[in-house]
Amino acid sequence: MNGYYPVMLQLRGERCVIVGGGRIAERKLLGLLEAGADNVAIVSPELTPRLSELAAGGSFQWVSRNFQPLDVVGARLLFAATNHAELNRLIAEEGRHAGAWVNTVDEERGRGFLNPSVVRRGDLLIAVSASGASPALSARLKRELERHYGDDYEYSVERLRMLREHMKAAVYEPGEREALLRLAAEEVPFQEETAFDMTTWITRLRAKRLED
Ligand SMILES: C[C@@]1(CC(=O)O)C2=NC(=C\c3[nH]c(c(CCC(=O)O)c3CC(=O)O)Cc3[nH]c(c(CC(=O)O)c3CCC(=O)O)/C=C3\N/C(=C\2)[C@@H](CCC(=O)O)[C@]3(C)CC(=O)O)/[C@H]1CCC(=O)O
Ligand SMILES: NC(=O)c1ccc[n+]([C@@H]2O[C@H](COP(=O)([O-])OP(=O)(O)OC[C@H]3O[C@@H](n4cnc5c(N)ncnc54)[C@H](O)[C@@H]3O)[C@@H](O)[C@H]2O)c1
Repeated sequence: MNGYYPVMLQLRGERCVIVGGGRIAERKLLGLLEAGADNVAIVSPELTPRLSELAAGGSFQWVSRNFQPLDVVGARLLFAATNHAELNRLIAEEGRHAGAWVNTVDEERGRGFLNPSVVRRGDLLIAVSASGASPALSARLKRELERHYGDDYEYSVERLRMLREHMKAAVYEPGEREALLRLAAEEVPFQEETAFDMTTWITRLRAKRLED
């Protein structure tokens, strides 16, 4: 047992605080924005050029000074991402007391959460983690997965969702819907130019089911 539990969090409206404005803070911020986080603050006297640009564009709130304990108030996710290990430990401690989930960028075994490497293809999200044993391996496996699961998966998953919604609204004999949806998942990936008519697709899946 590696001691970690994976979840998918919805961050819209949730307060996320990053302490530190360097290279690692930038990576964490970009990950949050990609996930739709819209209530992010960065506490740091300095920012990378990219973070400065994003701050100017209103992507997050910049608290332009050194960390103060009050910064953790109301945070659901907190990132201790400065370049001072002792300070990161203190930030993490403050965060835990305030009830936040804490990520400490220089200490994998602290209580809290880790960030996995992520491949996004629309609604498909593939996350890889080595639980802190080797972030380099996670990043390598991500690159391999990116090559294997190309952009056609975004389109494919969109189609699978449409099929599923369509089938949920219609009446099927017990077990049939599940069986057809499993068969449809086997057909992925679809070429983007493939035109789908739900009725034709379902007829084809039914025929396939009978063959199996
Ligand atoms: C996956 C990814 C996600 C992200 O950051 O968003 C991520 N690190 C990434 C890359 C990366 N990080 C490091 C290298 C250099 C090679 C190496 O060390 O292996 C590379 C490789 C590279 O840059 O290619 C150095 C490093 N990382 C940590 C420490 C501190 C320590 O271990 O104590 C040190 C040493 C610092 C030092 O020496 O000073 C700690 C953590 N890094 C984690 C996540 C968590 C564990 C996740 C897991 O094991 O899967 C954890 C525990 C906490 C956290 O940060 O959440 C992101 C991939 C981005 C992508 O997808 O491309
Ligand atoms: N998790 C990972 O994947 C990973 C990878 C490499 C390094 N690291 C670790 O992450 C740490 C940060 O790396 P970096 O490259 O972003 O460093 P960096 O030097 O680029 O940035 C550090 C940031 O912390 C800010 N800071 C310093 N004191 C502060 C304070 N009192 N209050 C608020 N902000 C303060 C600085 O202004 C700067 O913006 C490294 O020291 C290293 O231990 C983690």
